[in-house]
Amino acid sequence: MNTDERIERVDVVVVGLGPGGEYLAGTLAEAGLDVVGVEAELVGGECPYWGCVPSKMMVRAGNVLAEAGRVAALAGGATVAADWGTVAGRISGEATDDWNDRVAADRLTAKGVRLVRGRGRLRGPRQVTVGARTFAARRGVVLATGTRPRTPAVPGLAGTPYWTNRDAMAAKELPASMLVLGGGAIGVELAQVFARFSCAVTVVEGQDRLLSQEEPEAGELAERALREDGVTVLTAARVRQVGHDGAGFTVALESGGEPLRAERLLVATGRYADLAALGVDTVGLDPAAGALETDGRMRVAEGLWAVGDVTGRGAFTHVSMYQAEIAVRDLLGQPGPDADYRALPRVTFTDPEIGAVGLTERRARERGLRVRTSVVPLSSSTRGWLHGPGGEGFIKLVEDADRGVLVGATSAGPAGGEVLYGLNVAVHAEVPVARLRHMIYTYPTFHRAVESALAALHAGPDPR
Ligand SMILES: Cc1cc2nc3c(=O)[nH]c(=O)nc-3n(C[C@H](O)[C@H](O)[C@H](O)COP(=O)(O)OP(=O)(O)OC[C@H]3O[C@@H](n4cnc5c(N)ncnc54)[C@H](O)[C@@H]3O)c2cc1C
Ligand SMILES: NC(=O)c1ccc[n+]([C@@H]2O[C@H](COP(=O)([O-])OP(=O)(O)OC[C@H]3O[C@@H](n4cnc5c(N)ncnc54)[C@H](O)[C@@H]3O)[C@@H](O)[C@H]2O)c1
Repeated sequence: MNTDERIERVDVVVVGLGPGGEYLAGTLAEAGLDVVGVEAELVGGECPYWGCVPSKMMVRAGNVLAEAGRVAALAGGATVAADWGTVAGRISGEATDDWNDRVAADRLTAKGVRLVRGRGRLRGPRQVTVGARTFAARRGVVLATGTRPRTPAVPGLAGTPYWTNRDAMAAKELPASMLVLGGGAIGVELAQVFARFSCAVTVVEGQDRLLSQEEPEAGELAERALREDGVTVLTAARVRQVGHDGAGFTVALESGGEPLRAERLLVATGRYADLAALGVDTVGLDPAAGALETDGRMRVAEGLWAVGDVTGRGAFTHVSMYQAEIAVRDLLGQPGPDADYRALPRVTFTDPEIGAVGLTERRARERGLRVRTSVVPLSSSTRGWLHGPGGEGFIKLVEDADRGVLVGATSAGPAGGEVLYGLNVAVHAEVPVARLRHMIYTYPTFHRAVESALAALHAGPDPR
């Protein structure tokens, strides 16, 4: 048989069916294209099975416990018996269908997508192999393959039964003690939840603060909140050696002292895209690059698009979906704006929540902007004060003083992620600060603190 005869011709091949790929494949199929969707694991990807959804179910459970703990100060008394089994049951039953993607797969194929189970790999321009099958895509190939946990090169770590986010999300029981390597989004969210369920947690972060990509005030607040929940936080801490003796882990730090000990070790030190496994070299791209660089329409090369974590523009479900929408338009030849990341929002779902959009003060200065900033605590607002325990937070604004618009903001507090919305609009639409200052802000909301922060912007020192 001629090799060419085995090639299956389609309009589009989507490799990876996480939030971005699933949306994109389904939308293109509904538009009438012949679409093959390739998935190596579960249709839906990391977010619904091992990421956002189960972790936010955990966060919700931890927050309820914390609120119950605040009853004494506000409303009398409450007796609570925390039970991880309830959380684990909700995750396996309601969220993940016991890590079964039948419903998601059926939903996708009902839209007309041909689902091919297996690991896809590029085989030159517009071609993808999956096992023994080869697909040739007339319009092109979309890579939406996400990322995997990055394991740091710490002596002794490889070969130990350390946890990644996947083990944590599937945990039917919590260990009595846990070391968390990495104080980024995963590390702080899970450390707080586990501590609230009586696990003795220590976070080991290499940088000098938690959430090091965000404003320093955000890291300081996260650290205070974690400590209040009983978490031990070690920053600027370098791990020299990891050991496991069958029963538990030891972690020796470069700074010396007794090794840290715990039943479990969670590695949450960032993620990477495995471009070599995708065969990007067959289309002339560098497999060692950390991410696939795209243009504003999500094109990587002729006949090749990429969306989601693999593009390195922010590992968030909303970025993946946003990019997927743009790629859909481009593949269908429809007009619309290019990708614009100026107002990229993100929320770390600790209690208090830490929302941020656009540039931090440091990044704005690195870009050479003349910057004006202000920070106001939520406690200075009526709502922050009357909320009482659990009401800590702040608003920080970063203004491009020459243009008189916000280029970044942080909103931390009990509803920090929701308050962020208004700031997101302001940064995205470049609403002049002068107009924002003369808006009416509802009393007594948390977001009224934005009004105070705007007033403080111009009361402070001259921009520099
Ligand atoms: C613990 C945790 C909590 C998170 N919380 C949040 C949150 O609250 N909010 C938020 O916005 N984001 C959150 N994220 C990030 C979010 O999960 C990701 O940004 C999102 O899932 C990325 O979507 P994606 O479309 O890039 O693909 P992914 O969800 O990464 O899925 C990619 C898919 O491609 C498949 N695949 C990979 N290679 C191949 C191949 N060669 N062939 C076939 N299939 C392949 C994989 O099996 C996977 O199903 C969290 C992540 C984690 C780990
Ligand atoms: N709420 C959310 O939106 C949410 C929640 C969880 C995860 N996520 C996404 O998932 C991605 C991955 O999360 P993550 O927490 O693994 O990564 P991250 O990049 O957010 O944080 C990793 C942290 O580990 C630290 N680190 C790296 N190597 C280390 C070492 N050897 N020792 C000690 N510390 C070390 C880094 O300094 C960093 O603070 C995030 O970037 C985020 O985009 C989002």
